[in-house]
Amino acid sequence: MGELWTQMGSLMATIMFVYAMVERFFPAALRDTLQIHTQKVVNMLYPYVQITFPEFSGERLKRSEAYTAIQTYLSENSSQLAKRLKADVVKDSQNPLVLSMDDDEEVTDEFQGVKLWWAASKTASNPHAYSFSYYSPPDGKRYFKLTFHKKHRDLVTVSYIKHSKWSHIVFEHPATFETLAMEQRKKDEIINDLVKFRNGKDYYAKIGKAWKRGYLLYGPPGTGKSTMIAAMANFMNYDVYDLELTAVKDNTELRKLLIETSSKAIIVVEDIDCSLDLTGQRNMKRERCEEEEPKDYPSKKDEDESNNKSSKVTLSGLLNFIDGIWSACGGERIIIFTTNFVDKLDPALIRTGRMDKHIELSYCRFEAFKVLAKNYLDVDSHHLFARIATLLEVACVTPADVAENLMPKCVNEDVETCLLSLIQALEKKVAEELEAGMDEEKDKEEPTEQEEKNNGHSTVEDVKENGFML
Ligand SMILES: Nc1ncnc2c1ncn2[C@@H]1O[C@H](COP(=O)(O)OP(=O)(O)OP(=O)(O)O)[C@@H](O)[C@H]1O
Ligand SMILES: [Mg+2]
Repeated sequence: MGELWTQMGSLMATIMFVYAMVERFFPAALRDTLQIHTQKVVNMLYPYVQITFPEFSGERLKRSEAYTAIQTYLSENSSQLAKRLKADVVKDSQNPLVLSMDDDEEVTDEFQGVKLWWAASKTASNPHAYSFSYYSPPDGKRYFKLTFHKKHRDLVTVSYIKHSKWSHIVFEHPATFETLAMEQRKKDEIINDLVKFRNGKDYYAKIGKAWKRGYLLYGPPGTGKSTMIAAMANFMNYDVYDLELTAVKDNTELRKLLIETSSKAIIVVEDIDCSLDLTGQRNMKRERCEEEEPKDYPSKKDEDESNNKSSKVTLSGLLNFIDGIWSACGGERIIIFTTNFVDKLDPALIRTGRMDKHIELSYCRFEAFKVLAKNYLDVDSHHLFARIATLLEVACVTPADVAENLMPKCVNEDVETCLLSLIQALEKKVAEELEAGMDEEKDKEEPTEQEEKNNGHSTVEDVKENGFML
């Protein structure tokens, strides 16, 4: 009997051991295989596509920008449709209570007749998972899930994800204030202005003004307006929002877009005079802008035409955008307008307080040339500089023109050859200007025609006289 019990005992132990081994290894492996095959079958039969946007992503588990953008986008829809909402208090905001979808809530959205489902969810909590993470809360990972029929995959991934919100690309323009061809005095003035703005939170609060600053950059094409915006953005390290007004449907859409900007934002409207009917003279302006454009750019013109037809952003809408309460919603906002025709803008748009600082970008003078020579040829001085300095006193050439001539055309082109090619171009330009001046003398009876020809571009005299405007 005793022997039987011993055998039973060892049999039981063996069974327990085998069971433990099976339990430990096989079920997991089997479950995985089973899961993979089940998923395959489901994928074949399930006609929907799901995209997940986790709140925290990347190696350092930073808060995902896509998640934030979706949250903002859905907060409008969801606060009307979802039954369970979550209220968040946003510090420094005019409207401190923000409603968003609660976890496990689902809302339906429609885009171009296609139905889509958004769900806010959370993975099961794991109290230990993030105990060392600064970024993520310990109560599970939140995410949004977008579900739609697979036949609409292209529409959703190409158009819907982008619609009514900013498309996001990494800003990688290499321009800095150091490489910007401009007088050092002007550069320092702009840098100081930016620094004062960046550190001015308390000051703006004290004087009761929204923390924002408007810059108007004006000057002929190729003088570095866009380059300066890039330098400003790199210096401030803010997000840059390039606002193409002609593509914005109306003032409401403009407002929506601005609400979606981040709290450290540079909002850029390039060629403001060509964008919209801001003064009630759209046709006149647009004709002029079109004249400026080379004849071989029909596509841009056509595009503007069709966009303009549908765009109903008005001057007052734009002024509201500058002054509006959105800009006071806790954050530093810089608004930059650029134009080639500053005189033609509506005074209401550029009055002090809206566009706080007017910066003229003008033709290339010797100091600016030296920056370009350093950038392009890595030289600080050269015996040909004296000749170039004299020519730049009289020639109306933009930094873009100078840069083009300084760029070596082939690998074995040396500094001297590049500088000589610039001198040649400058001499040609001066000769042309002299010739044009003589023609002007002849046509003195028709001064208005010449004014039209200049069309807001500074002449050599203008630039010398006005220089940098505050
Ligand atoms: N001040 C500058 N400093 C350095 N590079 C410049 C400067 N101005 C122009 N450039 C060079 O010329 C090119 C054109 O300049 P940019 O696009 O900034 O001109 P813009 O004033 O914005 O012209 P547009 O009015 O046509 O938009 C730039 O890519 C840059 O290489
Ligand atoms: Mg530009």
